[in-house]
Amino acid sequence: MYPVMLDLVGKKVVVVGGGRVAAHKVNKLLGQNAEIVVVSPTLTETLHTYEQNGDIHWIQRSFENADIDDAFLVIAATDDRQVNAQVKASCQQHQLVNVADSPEESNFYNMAAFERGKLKIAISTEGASPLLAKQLKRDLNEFFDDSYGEYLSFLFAAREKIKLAVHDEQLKLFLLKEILDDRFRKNERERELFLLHIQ
Ligand SMILES: C[C@@]1(CC(=O)O)C2=NC(=C\c3[nH]c(c(CCC(=O)O)c3CC(=O)O)Cc3[nH]c(c(CC(=O)O)c3CCC(=O)O)/C=C3\N/C(=C\2)[C@@H](CCC(=O)O)[C@]3(C)CC(=O)O)/[C@H]1CCC(=O)O
Ligand SMILES: NC(=O)c1ccc[n+]([C@@H]2O[C@H](COP(=O)([O-])OP(=O)(O)OC[C@H]3O[C@@H](n4cnc5c(N)ncnc54)[C@H](O)[C@@H]3O)[C@@H](O)[C@H]2O)c1
Repeated sequence: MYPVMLDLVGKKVVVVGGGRVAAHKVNKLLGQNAEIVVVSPTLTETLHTYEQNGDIHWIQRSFENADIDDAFLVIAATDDRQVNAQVKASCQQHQLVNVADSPEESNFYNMAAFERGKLKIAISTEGASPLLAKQLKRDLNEFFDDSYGEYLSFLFAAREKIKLAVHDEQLKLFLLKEILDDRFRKNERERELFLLHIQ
């Protein structure tokens, strides 16, 4: 499978089902500025809170085929195999669909992911072992301490400056490699000095 990052801003995302798994998937979608619609006769307490906060729109009934019209991304997460299969069947080929109880019917999988600012680490075992993905996420979460958040902001700012100010291709590449030195991650003063010197 082919890993990508998706921009969901303003996109309609439909989650069918309002149970534990749906709540987990919705939780990970919050903050993407997508238009999240949950279709389900019932909601967990957490999903109710999201609904009260205006983070999701709740359609309080069983799934109907037209619910996924205009959806960019669809997640079928009911506890009913037939309903999940119906959700998949009602999707068009260009729609992204994840069926929680059927990797075979899904055209994308969710990844175990965490971030430090602009650094996003996402792990997939392609369904072989979601628990291993979870364990690796925890291990890497410890390895990448909080310093990476600010470091990534620095790398972004420095790269933008280098792209604007340095026209010699060799020097540009040298500087882009140089800022990967650990001293820039560990030392704010080094970062400030570097940014001051690139004009
Ligand atoms: C990344 C994560 C994202 C998320 O959902 O957020 C995710 N599953 C997570 C956890 C988790 N899932 C399950 C357990 C119970 C233990 C177990 O069964 O092993 C746990 C552990 C827990 O909950 O602690 C059960 C399960 N999962 C799938 C099936 C269906 C099947 O295998 O047939 C069943 C059986 C359902 C049943 O028994 O009926 C299928 C998928 N789950 C995936 C992703 C995709 C492949 C990911 C990969 O392999 O890398 C894929 C293919 C599709 C998808 O759902 O996208 C999250 C990672 C942890 C994290 O990030 O903390
Ligand atoms: N992919 C994953 O990561 C993963 C992990 C664990 C379990 N699962 C699978 O996910 C599924 C859901 O599990 P759960 O624990 O959330 O179940 P659950 O019982 O907590 O929730 C099921 C939800 O589906 C809703 N629902 C039932 N029929 C519906 C219909 N016709 N239309 C709309 N909504 C309907 C119910 O109202 C309820 O809100 C199960 O098939 C389970 O095997 C997937």
